[in-house]
Parts: sequence; structure tokens; C-alpha cells
Amino acid sequence: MSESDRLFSQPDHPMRDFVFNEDVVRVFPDMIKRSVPGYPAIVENLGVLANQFAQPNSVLYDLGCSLGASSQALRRHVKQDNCRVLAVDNSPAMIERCRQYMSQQDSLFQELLPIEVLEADITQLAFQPASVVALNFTLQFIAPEQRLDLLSRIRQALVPGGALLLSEKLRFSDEAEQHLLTDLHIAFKRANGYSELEIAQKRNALEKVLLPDTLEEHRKRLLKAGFSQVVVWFQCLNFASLVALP
Ligand SMILES: Nc1ncnc2c1ncn2[C@@H]1O[C@H](C[S@+](CC[C@H]([NH3+])C(=O)[O-])CC(=O)[O-])[C@@H](O)[C@H]1O
Ligand SMILES: O=C(O)C(=O)Cc1ccccc1
Repeated sequence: MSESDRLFSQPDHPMRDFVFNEDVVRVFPDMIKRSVPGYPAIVENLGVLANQFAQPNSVLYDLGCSLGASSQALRRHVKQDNCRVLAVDNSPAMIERCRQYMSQQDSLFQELLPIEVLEADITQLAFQPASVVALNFTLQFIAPEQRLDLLSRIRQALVPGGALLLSEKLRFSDEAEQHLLTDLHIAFKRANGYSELEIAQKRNALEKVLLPDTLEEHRKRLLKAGFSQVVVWFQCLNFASLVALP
């Protein structure tokens, strides 16, 4: 069981800029569920969608896998023959716990797809041909100038019939819309037990680290990367999930 997230509850908390270190790893499942509206529904349905696009004898990537929640959804839902999951993250603390969690799942359940968990920077990775690529709340942490190149390389790796499943926090170009959805997201966090101090301190820590794009920026960049169709399949407040087809 993971601990509950109190990382930003004290005024003298040590984290200036948000990093995926051991302290975050310890509370991560609780943190992401209480911070991202719709997260459990997104992860579950990611597996369902993936099963529609997975091709026999192919690789399914989970890029920025954290503790492997999305990997696990892929492993449970995808029924195509001879698929395997490659889960990648560049945080050593995340990778260590992800490996433990995955071997635990293997001992509990049969018929899970095989998985390999890699510690690597996804901006430096040479992709194998893949039918499904999940970027579940990861692109927002990649330097903006590297995002198009990463998406282009993913597009090149995708086989016919495959898909990119992309979830992101959104920014809105309309000031009133940005303001309203930010306020509603804060209300969501408050309703999940976060204090005003926790909300404000985490917001400061994320300011230079999590850089959201607008839905229009996502669409344009995905088309530029060579995707032919981009469809939003889920949105809750300022968080959205897209499917992009090669
Ligand atoms: N360059 C990089 N290379 C590899 N990993 C990276 C990089 N930059 C950041 N990460 C990793 O991307 C993950 C983002 S969390 C994903 C949740 C998960 N997908 C989930 O479905 O539960 C989203 C969040 O915390 O909001 C972290 O584990 C980082 O270490
Ligand atoms: O908390 C937030 O404001 C977020 O945008 C989501 C989030 C969730 C977990 C780690 C970092 C950011």
C-alpha cells in the first residue's frame, strides 16, 4: 500500500522544483489519484483502447511509466497474440518500485502480457516498431523544444493499425476559460483533502517543470509529426486524453 501524500503540507517543505524522487515515489499512487480528475477511468480505458489498436507480434510502449499503472492496464486488457510491453522511465526511484510492483502482479495473476521495465530517457530512445504507444501525462514534462521530435519518432515507429494514446494537462488560450478550469481543478484538489498551502506549494514546484500546451497546439504538432487523425476520447476539467492515428 502506498502512503498518503503530505509532501507539500509544511511551509518549509524541501522541494523547490518538482522532481520524481523517492519521496514522490512513496506517495505517488495517492498523489496522482487526488490530483488528476478522471485518472482511474483514464488508466482503465487506456487498456480497453489499446486492445483495439494492438497488433499481433508487436511491442506496446508505456513512456514515462512511473509505477506502471498504465502498463498494468495494457497487460490486463490486450488480448492480441505475442505482444509485449516495454515500460520506460528516467527516474531510478520510479523504475525500482515499478519492477517490484510488476513482479508482484506476475505472481498474483496469470495471462498478463510480458513486460520489460527500462530506465531510460525517452528523448534518447531508439524505438522498435510498435502498435501502441502510451504517453500518459508524460509529454508535459518533456522540454517543449523536444516534443515534436519525440512525437515524430513515435509516429515513425508505429505500425499500420496502431495508435498513440496521449493524456495531458491542458492550458487554454482563452483567459476566462483558463481561469475557470484552474479554479475548478483547485476545487477538485480541495475536495480530495489538499489544503490551500499544499495546493499553492505544489503549484509553485510544478511551475517550471510541467508545461502544458493547448489542445490546438497538441493537434497541430501531432499532424506535423505525421499523424493523420487526432481525436479526444476523454476530458475532465483541464485534463484530456487523445488518440492519434498514424
Ligand atoms: N525524459 C523522460 N524520459 C523518461 N521518463 C520521463 C522523462 N521525463 C519525465 N519522465 C517520467 O514521466 C513520468 C510522469 S508521471 C506518468 C504517470 C504514468 N504514465 C501513469 O499512467 O501512471 C505524470 C505525473 O506525475 O503527472 C514520471 O515518472 C517521470 O519520471
Ligand atoms: O497536481 C497537479 O496540479 C497536476 O497537474 C498533476 C500532477 C500529478 C502528479 C504529479 C505531478 C503533477
